[in-house]
Amino acid sequence: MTCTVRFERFAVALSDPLTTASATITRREGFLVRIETETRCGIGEATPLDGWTESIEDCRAALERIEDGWTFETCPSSHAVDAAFGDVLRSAPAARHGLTLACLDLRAKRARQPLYRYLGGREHIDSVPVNATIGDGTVAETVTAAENAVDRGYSCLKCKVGARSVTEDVSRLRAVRSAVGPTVELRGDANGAWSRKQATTALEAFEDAGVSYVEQPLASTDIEGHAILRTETDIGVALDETVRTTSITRVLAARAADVLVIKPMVLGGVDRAHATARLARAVRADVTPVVTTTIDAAYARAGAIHVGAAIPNVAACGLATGELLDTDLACGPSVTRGQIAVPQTAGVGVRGETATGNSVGRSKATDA
Ligand SMILES: O=C(O)CCC(=O)c1ccccc1C(=O)O
Ligand SMILES: [Mg+2]
Repeated sequence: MTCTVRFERFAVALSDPLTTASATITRREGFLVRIETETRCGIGEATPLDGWTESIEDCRAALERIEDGWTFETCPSSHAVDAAFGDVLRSAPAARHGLTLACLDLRAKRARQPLYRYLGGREHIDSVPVNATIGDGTVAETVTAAENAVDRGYSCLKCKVGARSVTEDVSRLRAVRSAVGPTVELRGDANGAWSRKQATTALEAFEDAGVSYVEQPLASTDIEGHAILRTETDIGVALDETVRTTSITRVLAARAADVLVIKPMVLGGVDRAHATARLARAVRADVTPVVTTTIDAAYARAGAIHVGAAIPNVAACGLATGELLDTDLACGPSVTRGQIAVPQTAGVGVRGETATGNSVGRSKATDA
């Protein structure tokens, strides 16, 4: 038996920059990871994001070390990958994500199951509910984006906040609420921008705009602050950045979150993302897992959709990020009436060609 691993660099562009309180994202670069046996090919995607994962250079270095040290004769399990390359992958979550997604794609194909079933999803799931992702902007820009999303069928909107003053953010969300009516779910994401005092002011004012929860109002390390904030208003607190650096058990024990944001690319793989969501549900039934991407290309988005599909009755997830891209590696699952389709073919279920027209992984492409 032979089994090989290869990777190729890619870049995709956003159609409009996505501005948050912590960054503006204009393009995404990463690596497609391809694992091949005599009979099958598995594809994964490693798309690092500054501030969230290792750098693109460190991701490449990790993947190169794995390519050099690869001695598997059959496609390894994620456990075997960790046993062989744990030291390389510990500080390279995006590389681990790409590599283990390729392994899982291949293994799920071999088992003739869509990935979410292979991960342990018990029942057939056609689609997962999703939120539209709305970046920072003026009141008028935010309202236009919100109205467009509702026109396209979304019933849950997540607006980036924290990039301008609390007063302006309050005006933005109030204006969105009056534009979209009472039934649309509104979420905010401050990406850690606020002080405790600003967060209290913001959440109190968001109450009459009917905001359901705010992601990461405070700095990622301020677990106690989030726990206090939860008791001050009826608005939920979601932790995202905190989940990157703090063990889930600690977050749960501190009662610091109503919602946990699960990003497979940041947690180091769909297997870990799924395990994290399951653990959260098992320990605290009242904590809601929400799966999101880091604005990834089609393979990692599909991987994240499978994680969402493997969680029973999952809440609306931040998986509708394909529409933020101008170019992509393949045609990803589509969104209809606020639901994203779950691929049902064996494996990750993305078929197609790279944006450059090369058959995915056919050759080790030169750098973008
Ligand atoms: O959750 C979503 O709607 C999309 C994902 C998203 O907002 C995001 C994308 C890249 C980096 C960080 C974040 C975030 O949730 O903070
Ligand atoms: Mg967030």
